[in-house]
Amino acid sequence: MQPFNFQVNLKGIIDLLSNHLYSDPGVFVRELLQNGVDAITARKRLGQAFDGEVKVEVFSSHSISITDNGSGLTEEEIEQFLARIGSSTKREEQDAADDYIGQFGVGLLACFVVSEEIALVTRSAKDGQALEWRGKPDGTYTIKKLEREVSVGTTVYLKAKADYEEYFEYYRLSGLIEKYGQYLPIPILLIEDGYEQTMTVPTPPWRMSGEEAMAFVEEAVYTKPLDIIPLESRLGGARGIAYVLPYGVSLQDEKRHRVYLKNMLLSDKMTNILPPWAFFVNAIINTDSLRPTASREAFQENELFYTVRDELGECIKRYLIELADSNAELFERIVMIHYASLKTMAVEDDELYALFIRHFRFETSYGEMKLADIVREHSSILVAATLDEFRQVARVAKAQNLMVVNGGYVHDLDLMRNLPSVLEQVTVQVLNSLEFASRFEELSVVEQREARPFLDLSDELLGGYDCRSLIRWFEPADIPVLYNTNQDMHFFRMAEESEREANALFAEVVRTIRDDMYEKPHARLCYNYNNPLVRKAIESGDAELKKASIELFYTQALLLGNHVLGAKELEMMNRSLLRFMNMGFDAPEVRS
Ligand SMILES: Nc1ncnc2c1ncn2[C@@H]1O[C@H](COP(=O)(O)OP(=O)(O)OP(=O)(O)O)[C@@H](O)[C@H]1O
Repeated sequence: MQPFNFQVNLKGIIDLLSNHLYSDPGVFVRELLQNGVDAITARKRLGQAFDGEVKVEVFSSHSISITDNGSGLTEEEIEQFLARIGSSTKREEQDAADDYIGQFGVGLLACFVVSEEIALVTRSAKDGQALEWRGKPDGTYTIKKLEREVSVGTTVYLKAKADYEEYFEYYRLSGLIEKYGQYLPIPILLIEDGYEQTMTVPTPPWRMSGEEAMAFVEEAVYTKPLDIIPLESRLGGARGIAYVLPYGVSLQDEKRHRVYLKNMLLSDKMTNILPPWAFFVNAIINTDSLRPTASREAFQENELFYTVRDELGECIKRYLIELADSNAELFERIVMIHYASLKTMAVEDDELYALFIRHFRFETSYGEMKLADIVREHSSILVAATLDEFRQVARVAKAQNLMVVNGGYVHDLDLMRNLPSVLEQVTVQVLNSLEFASRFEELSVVEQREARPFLDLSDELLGGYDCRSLIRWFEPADIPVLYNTNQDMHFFRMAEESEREANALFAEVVRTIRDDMYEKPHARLCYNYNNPLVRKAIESGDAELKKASIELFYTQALLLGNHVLGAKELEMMNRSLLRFMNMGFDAPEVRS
């Protein structure tokens, strides 16, 4: 069967490509510079000796011209490549594809965003005929032979549409040329009223020495980076610098790496050219062989892209490993400022874990400490899995000479649990907060017998709150009770409260979530036999007073642990407080 060709509505396609492919109207400058540079490459490939150059000239009445002394186009080439959307010389010459920046055959259409017509005058390096081509966004074009003298190369003329005149003004054009083309290997000149300015700079950042790059970054971002990391990939031909930021950055902050393809800016806000853990650096990278998307604002995320990304990540890793040896002071500063990023790296990579772990700081029952100092004094370490559990035990733990590390912050639990893999003499145990109080000193048989009725009363009063009572001797003496729970009590209590106050439907929703996600929490209330008030409560013969003190010990412990008090617990606290106030006012010395 004879296959048919799709019918194309040319106007629709041109509109689609020119107005919707690119995010910024200014990209026409990039596309024209790129065509000029590619044409110069093409002429050099013909074996002709000349100094390549691209000139952008600004005229009054918002018109510009872009002239290159590249290959130019023959009439046949105009018909084949210029007048045919999607055709590109740069794809035809297969072996040369790597030399050119363009490849899709749509770049010129970006000019239709800002101009109603593209006029192009050209003389091919292959034959002598000067030609003029004029194209319109409705898909029509004309070709005319010119009799006048024209040098080899091409000039494109554009006149601004009413809404885009500012793009054709000197200051705006110079900003766009600098943004996209300042590192191109061919001189780009900007001319107005005979005044000529060279827009290209001789050395791009990825060819600078460490000191040059440092000064360059400092001038560009107004802050001195901590250091410059050279980046290079074997595959994909990537080369660049990563500068270490001198301030901490949040994991959520979007990265903005500046990426060039064959020296032409591709994007100044690329997020993923480095691995996600590398958020303590910003990078400027040039690559030769990654493939751009058609809009030329990102790379195609193919296998090569991820290989390059891994290789660049490896450069950062190697740098840190060497730095630890060569400049311990700077290494230490980087770790201090960027611990969040480096902790993520260490969790994922054994080699880096071994390198960093001693330098990381953790919150401990002795205050914030560097791991090297923690293990110097403690070979047995307890890690609290949540911040809540850490807070429950921190103060008491210190008084018992117990080293408890807060594993509640991102990665800290994993980092601590891994510790014996690099420090064999250290044992690390995850804290079981319910069992924590049983580490304290037991009472003698006599003391236990004496405290028994008090504990029984406590169990009786608090049994309805899933709380069991015990008694031990521990430091510090000024803490009467220690309240420990094995669950996220905040959530559970809040859920119970909401359920009580909500309408039937919502209460059911809360109950389902709560029962599905959380096992009912248990708690332990450990009285401190070392505390004088607890002793008085045990020894008191007044049953009412005993009861009120248990209720107050319990509710106070909840408050101190930042737990939400239920309605019944609030009532309990009020009742016992009022009772003590009354007793105070009724005391003989107050009455008199
Ligand atoms: N200044 C120029 N000198 C010589 N040939 C040119 C010039 N500008 C455009 N051309 C020709 O026109 C073709 C189409 O150009 P266009 O900018 O649309 O696409 P491209 O550069 O090939 O690819 P891309 O869409 O990736 O930019 C080119 O392949 C080239 O053959």
